[in-house]
Amino acid sequence: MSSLDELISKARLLLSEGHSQEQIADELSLSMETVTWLLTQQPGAEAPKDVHIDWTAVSSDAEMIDLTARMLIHRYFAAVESGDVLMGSEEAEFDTVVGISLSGVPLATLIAEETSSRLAIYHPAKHSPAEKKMGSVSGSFAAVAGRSCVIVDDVITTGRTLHEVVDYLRSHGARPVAIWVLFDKRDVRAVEGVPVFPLCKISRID
Ligand SMILES: O=P(O)(O)OC[C@H]1O[C@H](OP(=O)(O)OP(=O)(O)O)[C@H](O)[C@@H]1O
Repeated sequence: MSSLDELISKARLLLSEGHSQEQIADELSLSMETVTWLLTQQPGAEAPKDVHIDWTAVSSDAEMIDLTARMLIHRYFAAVESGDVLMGSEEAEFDTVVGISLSGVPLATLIAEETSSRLAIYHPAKHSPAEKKMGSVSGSFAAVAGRSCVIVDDVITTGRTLHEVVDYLRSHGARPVAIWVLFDKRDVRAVEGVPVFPLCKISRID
């Protein structure tokens, strides 16, 4: 089965399980336009320009997630030390790692351990079961008020989640220092002034 066929099957399965197209887009880290295309497959309709990232070969192996966490740490400090980003060493300091649920959490946990930082977990509004959807920091982990935070996630698709987290942190008395992601599909340099440090930037050249 080709990876496109696999994606179509996954999208159909999620739809049959009652997920909305927006939820399917989130789950598969694809645009809504791509999900509509996958589900409808209109004859002759051109596929939208999008890419699907499957990093389960890494994310299903704790040792490889740990190696990836180390790469994110190395990437950040190398960029700061080389002056590639305009951040003073004090400005770049952080004491709390905020993992975005769910996929950012294993990485954030390992990064917090390796950098001797506190671990906070952010639940995005879109995952909230409440009618009035709101994001929140889990009360079972570190609080963020007064803290300098690095935000960790796996992928940027639209960037909406990161805007939400940055707004949340600022409105709750925290200082978002930097955003670390594995894959950036949008070439986002900064989110509301917070610099983004992707391991991989994904762009189309056609
Ligand atoms: O840039 P955006 O368009 O906001 O999308 C990126 C977000 O979407 C994915 O999470 P998802 O909601 O699929 O949850 P998961 O982490 O549980 O897979 C991903 O892990 C990011 O958090």
